[in-house]
Amino acid sequence: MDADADVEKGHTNGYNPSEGGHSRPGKSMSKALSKAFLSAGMVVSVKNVTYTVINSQNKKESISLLKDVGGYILPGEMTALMGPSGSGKTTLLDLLAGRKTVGHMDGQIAFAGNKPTPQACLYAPHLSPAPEFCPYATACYVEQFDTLLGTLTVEEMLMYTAELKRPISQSHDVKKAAVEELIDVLALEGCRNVLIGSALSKGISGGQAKRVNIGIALVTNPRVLFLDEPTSGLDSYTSNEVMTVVKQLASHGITVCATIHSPTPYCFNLFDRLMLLLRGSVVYFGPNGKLAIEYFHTRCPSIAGIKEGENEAEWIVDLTTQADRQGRSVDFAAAFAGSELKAAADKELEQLLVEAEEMDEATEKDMAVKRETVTPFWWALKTLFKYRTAKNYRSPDYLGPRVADKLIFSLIIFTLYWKVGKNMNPDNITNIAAVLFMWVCLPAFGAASYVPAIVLERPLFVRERNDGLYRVITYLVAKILEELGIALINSIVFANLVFWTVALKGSFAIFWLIYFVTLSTGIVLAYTVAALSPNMDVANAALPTYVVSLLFFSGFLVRFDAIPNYWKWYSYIDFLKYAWGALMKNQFNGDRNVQFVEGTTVLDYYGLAGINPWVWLVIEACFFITFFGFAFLALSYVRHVKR
Ligand SMILES: Nc1ncnc2c1ncn2[C@@H]1O[C@H](COP(=O)(O)OP(=O)(O)OP(=O)(O)O)[C@@H](O)[C@H]1O
Repeated sequence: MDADADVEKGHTNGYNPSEGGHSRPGKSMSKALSKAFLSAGMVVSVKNVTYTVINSQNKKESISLLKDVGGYILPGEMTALMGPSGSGKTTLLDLLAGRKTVGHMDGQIAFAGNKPTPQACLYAPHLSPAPEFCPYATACYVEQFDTLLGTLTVEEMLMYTAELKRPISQSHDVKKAAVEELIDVLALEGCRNVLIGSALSKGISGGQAKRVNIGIALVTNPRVLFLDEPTSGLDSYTSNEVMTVVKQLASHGITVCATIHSPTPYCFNLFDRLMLLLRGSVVYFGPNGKLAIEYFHTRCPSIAGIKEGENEAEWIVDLTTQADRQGRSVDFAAAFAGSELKAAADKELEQLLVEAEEMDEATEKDMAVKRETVTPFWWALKTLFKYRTAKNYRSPDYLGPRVADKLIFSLIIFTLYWKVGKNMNPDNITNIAAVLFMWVCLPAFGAASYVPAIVLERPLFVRERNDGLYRVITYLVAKILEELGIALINSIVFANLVFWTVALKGSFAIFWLIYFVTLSTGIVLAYTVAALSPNMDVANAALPTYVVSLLFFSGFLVRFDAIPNYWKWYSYIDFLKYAWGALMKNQFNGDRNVQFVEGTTVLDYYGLAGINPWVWLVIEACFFITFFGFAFLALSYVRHVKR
């Protein structure tokens, strides 16, 4: 449903385009927020913040992206972070939200006068007993790019987040009521049952996606809301609509801070306070509106004044950009540093820091939280299954690549090697050994189909981790169990298809289990490679390279005895060697260990006479555990998203 349809239904959130571009929307808001969203905001203060990183153009030197930044964000107000592109807006917002993963910060950032722990800032605290709708989270961050689950509907996405971000002590009905209210407040009623979709399958519109993102942040009723470019990619009508909702939240007491690029005049006028950055320095911090325009008129007489009807936001950004191009950014920063406005702001900041030291009990609790997530492991696992696995299992896009390759190769094997296992003549032994070899190679190669599940989902995973929805181990266990469920059914069906039609010998249980364990090892191997690779290109190159290297040392292409001593170690850590070896022993054990070449039996020839297939099955299972551990470590510690 588009914005027009929302309007038809009366979901305008108070934004009325006929009011013109410059009106302040406060009085025009028709939809009042219920108590559920009446969260008391908190003061966010920034004192002498300098942020330094290693210069990406010259690794030997460091560069300051923010210089001596100071200011405050007040509850009940909407503060804009503005400035030309590259001026440091997102950097400052990331620092405020505790989302910087690199660099060094000097100075002080405080929430209600206190230095936040990362958990206090980003993860929801658990208040017990849980009030009807309490401030579970201190601060929430709405990212510029939408990181939503395309397979869920709008309502499911909000409910999924509510189940993971709100305490389990809270009943389903309470969570549902909160989601209902969000749908109402954010004017999402018309698209509540529409799939979110993805770049390839169109779902909700950009404006609706932005509102869902805001909804996700609001699910826990945060006290501070950070938004990075909340209007980017939206048309002016939708921008105004989205920002009106945000303004409404601020009017009810939440602390709101947003970076904003080219706001419409209407949006710009919604902001109460403005911080303007230029090359990492503050060139204006104070009330938005007339005072800001006057400041620049008096400080920069050489710059053409604002014309009647000109977009104020554009005028301010243009004049600072122009000043920067003329090499005058330092002068602008110095002018502000020496201004009365700055002196007043500093005084106010000191006052706020002193006042805020006396924290109320609720704030103290919020800030003291040490836990990473609100819900326990089992609950998060259950929720991931309920919303994500259930959808995936019904999706042809998900199931197709996981079933099709196994089906195709099984059909090829059973038609190509029909009843081959019956013929134990020496000249047929290689055919049997080859079919067993292919049987273990294919699931290893098929692992490639599991890579996108990690690489393409990375932005969502990072956002959900930052939001404290689950732990890495929960995510990994959920994903692997989801894959193993399909692998189990696949392995039973296709092992039966191949074993009996090819007329293989020995234990079917070993034949099937080896296939299942190889398939499972391939999955965790793919997850490890995906978690280590920065993108799909690297993962697509790395995985086949590794798997092909395993083929050489599996014992079929080159017998173990013939492998040079300096390469034998690799054979020991080749899980395909154990898989194929166990299948060979299973096939040719006992009186089936017929004469082969050079006067030896098959198993002697391949050096497999003395092995126990069950033991090798267990060894192969150890590779599954090892790769699982690697995948966990890689997902936990390898950061491809650096901020
Ligand atoms: N490691 C680094 N080395 C050198 N410069 C860096 C490094 N990291 C970031 N920068 C620079 O820091 C500046 C601030 O980036 P930031 O994303 O905060 O800007 P912004 O004001 O949000 O820009 P935009 O409006 O375009 O999003 C940019 O000019 C960027 O190129």
